[in-house]
Amino acid sequence: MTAFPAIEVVDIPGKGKGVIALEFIAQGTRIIAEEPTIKLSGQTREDLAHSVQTALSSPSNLEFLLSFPCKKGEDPVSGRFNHFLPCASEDDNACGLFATICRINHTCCSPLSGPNAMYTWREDLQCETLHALRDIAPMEEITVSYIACQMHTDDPPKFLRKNFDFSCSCAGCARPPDQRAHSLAQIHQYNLFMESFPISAQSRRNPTQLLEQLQHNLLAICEEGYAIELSRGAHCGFRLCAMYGDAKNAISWETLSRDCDAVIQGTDTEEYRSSERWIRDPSTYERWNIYGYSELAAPVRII
Ligand SMILES: C[S@@+](CC[C@H](N)C(=O)[O-])C[C@H]1O[C@@H](n2cnc3c(N)ncnc32)[C@H](O)[C@@H]1O
Repeated sequence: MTAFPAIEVVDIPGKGKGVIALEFIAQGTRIIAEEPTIKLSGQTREDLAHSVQTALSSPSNLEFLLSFPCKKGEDPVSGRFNHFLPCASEDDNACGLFATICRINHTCCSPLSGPNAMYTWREDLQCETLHALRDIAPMEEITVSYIACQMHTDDPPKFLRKNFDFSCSCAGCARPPDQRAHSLAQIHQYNLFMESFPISAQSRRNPTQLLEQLQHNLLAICEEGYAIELSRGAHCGFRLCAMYGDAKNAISWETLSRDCDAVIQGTDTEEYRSSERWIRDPSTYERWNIYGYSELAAPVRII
């Protein structure tokens, strides 16, 4: 069994509790894989309410929940539900409160600052995993972003006050409002582009131009601090090149996607295995060469 690096839950001035690294952690390391201490689930409101009642009938669970900060003026139980993380595939409302992972504080993704870790629910392992996005020094605080790129539709200071009841003091939030508005517009544009990508790819209108737009949007989103989007974004480049039978460039795009995915999720995922297969032989992609051969382009240096 792999040993995880040493980390500790400690008091962090101005943030309540938080998590620090006790040793050097290299980029891409799995820092922890954790099962929820409290898991709530239910397809309906009634089922969910019943699940809450059952879980909190255990004094240790109740004590654990009450050890988290409560939103000002809210009910002592539901005012702490914002700390639960989704922990099931899309069709389920399940969420969990994790002993260590839910103690991790937030840093915004921005051009000036960013979190050093990211968590992901692994349905196959029934665990939340946490990976180092970059090297982490001993005694450095481990942080994640509570705002996924697709959820980044509001100015972060406003979002964090509303949903998590704190004023973020990261370098990104300290920027003047016009700079934050510019970032918001860039992120909005990227999200729109990614939403429309499948339709745009099917339209078969000028794939070279579509790939250039993808490249442009990926550069912009990396500048906004969301380099983790390369996993999803570079895979779009692969799909487009593969649909036009361009093996060389398809492999370049998928290699970028795979390498980013390995950092944020590890190499033991189905996504990683599929990437490896496509890199070995892009013609195994189900939509390989459906539009006939056209030479497209490789990603230019993004990070
Ligand atoms: C998931 S919990 C993290 C653990 C929490 N600090 C604790 O004491 O248990 C989220 C809460 O931590 C605090 N928090 C997280 N990130 C913060 C930050 N960057 N600055 C100040 N408070 C933060 C806020 O109270 C937020 O609602």
